[in-house]
Amino acid sequence: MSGTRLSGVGVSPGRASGPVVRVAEPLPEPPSTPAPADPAAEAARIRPAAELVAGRLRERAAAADGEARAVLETTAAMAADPALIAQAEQLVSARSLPAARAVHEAAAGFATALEAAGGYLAERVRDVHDVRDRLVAELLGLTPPGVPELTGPSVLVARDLAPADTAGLDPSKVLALVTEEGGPTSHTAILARALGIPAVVACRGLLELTDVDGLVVDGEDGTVEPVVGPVTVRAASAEAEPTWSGEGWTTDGHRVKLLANVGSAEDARAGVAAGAEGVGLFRTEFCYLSATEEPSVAAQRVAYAEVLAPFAGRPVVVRTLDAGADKPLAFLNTEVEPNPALGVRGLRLSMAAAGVLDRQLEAIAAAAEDSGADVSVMAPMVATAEEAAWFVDRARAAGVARVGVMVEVPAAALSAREVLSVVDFVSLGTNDLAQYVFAADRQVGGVAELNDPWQPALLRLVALVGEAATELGKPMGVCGEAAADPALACVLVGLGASSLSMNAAALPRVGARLASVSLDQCQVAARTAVAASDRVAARTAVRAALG
Ligand SMILES: C=C(OP(=O)(O)O)C(=O)O
Ligand SMILES: [Mg+2]
Repeated sequence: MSGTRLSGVGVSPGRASGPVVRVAEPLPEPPSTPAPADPAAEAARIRPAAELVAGRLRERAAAADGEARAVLETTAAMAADPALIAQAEQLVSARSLPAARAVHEAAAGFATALEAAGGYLAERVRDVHDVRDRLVAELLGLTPPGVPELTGPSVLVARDLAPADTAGLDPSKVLALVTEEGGPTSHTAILARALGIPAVVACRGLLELTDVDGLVVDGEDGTVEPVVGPVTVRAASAEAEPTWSGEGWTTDGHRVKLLANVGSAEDARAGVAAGAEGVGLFRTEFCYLSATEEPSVAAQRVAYAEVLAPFAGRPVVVRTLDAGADKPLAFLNTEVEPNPALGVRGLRLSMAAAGVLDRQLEAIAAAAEDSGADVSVMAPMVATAEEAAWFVDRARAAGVARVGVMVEVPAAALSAREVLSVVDFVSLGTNDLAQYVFAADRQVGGVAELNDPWQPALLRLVALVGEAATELGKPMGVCGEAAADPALACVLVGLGASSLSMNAAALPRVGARLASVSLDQCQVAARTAVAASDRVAARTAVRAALG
């Protein structure tokens, strides 16, 4: 039986159905009151809870293999750690704390000690927090936060997911992903697309669906149908891909390079398999979402070379760390800011910690040599020509020949001529450009419509950059999610884009669409979209212009 259909924003195509598994919300910090009536009895609750949690983790370890098994075994040992239990028990007796609060505080002490020890031990802080949350949840009778272990193919339902959680999803178990929050260009959406998991974000009313057994999810049109009773388990079938030659051309021979966005060696291999001509955006921060310390130059060199190797002899644009906002890196984003998207992030962080940038550039240059890829670098979150020039100097000093910047802050688009005159190329980040021009957080479902890349105001800014790039004879690429929409890709070409970079799965459809239109049609479509009164009118008019 199916219930009322919900609508959200489809961000990763495919239709799938299956039983629902909910991602529990983060636990609130346990309160230190009321004091237990019987502290001895309260303290005695801790050991059995720890044993239960450790036992569950050991069971999971036994069923896993490889690295997952080792991680689970270590976490199980940590949950049963006599020192942690003894310290928590002592806090209950000495300070009359409730058991959950005592565990919270004892774990905090352990985490601080590990952090101070640095190195490998500091990397265990995350595990201490994981164990702490499991113990606290057990003591409070709540579900532990985060993605639960999946025993079979499931549809995951969450308020939102952190990029690190999404990156860790197993596409063979996760049939689809639906979130109440999140925008179409949030990094969770981007990662879901890269993993090929159908996904819908900004799905209002999702968390109120408490009595459903399953969901039918359409990641293309953004609909979610609740199912009560037996649920058919169906994975998204691979759609028949349109034919595409593997190179970007319009019908009248205008060349547009079609490139892949990557964040890992796996993405790079998928890009090559899909026919990418190179990489237009390598998000290096995706390699370090879980790192607690700055990786050494040697480690970065190996990690980057692995991603570059599949593209030996082909162009790859490596973006330096874009840390901050929804992609915080523990070793860089140490300040708490009221508005992280508007704070010291991206290049601003590199300017504040130039040593980190210099070491990264050294590793990138070395990885370029190791892999044989034709590497350029670019900086994220550039606002002024002065910042762009600062970055160019640093990159050239590290031996990188071709240096560009992303245009994803409206100020940079409005200063396109000045910016372009100091760099070799620009790449448009339409995701952030939309977020900043509409003052609409890309992670917030309630403003998802403003982050629609079909918004004419966004396209007008793209047009400004396109005009400057044509005038100065410098390439303008697009690596935001706008490039992955086949009709919008034609508009971007009409606005002057000489390359388009997207998730690997989008390449054949974009390549085939581009091969069905002339440059003239793209330019007419571009003028139509820029002049449209709103995003819906822009889509309709462009569809008509492209035929
Ligand atoms: C490509 C972009 O960068 P990211 O999505 O990583 O912020 C963008 O902002 O459009
Ligand atoms: Mg960006």
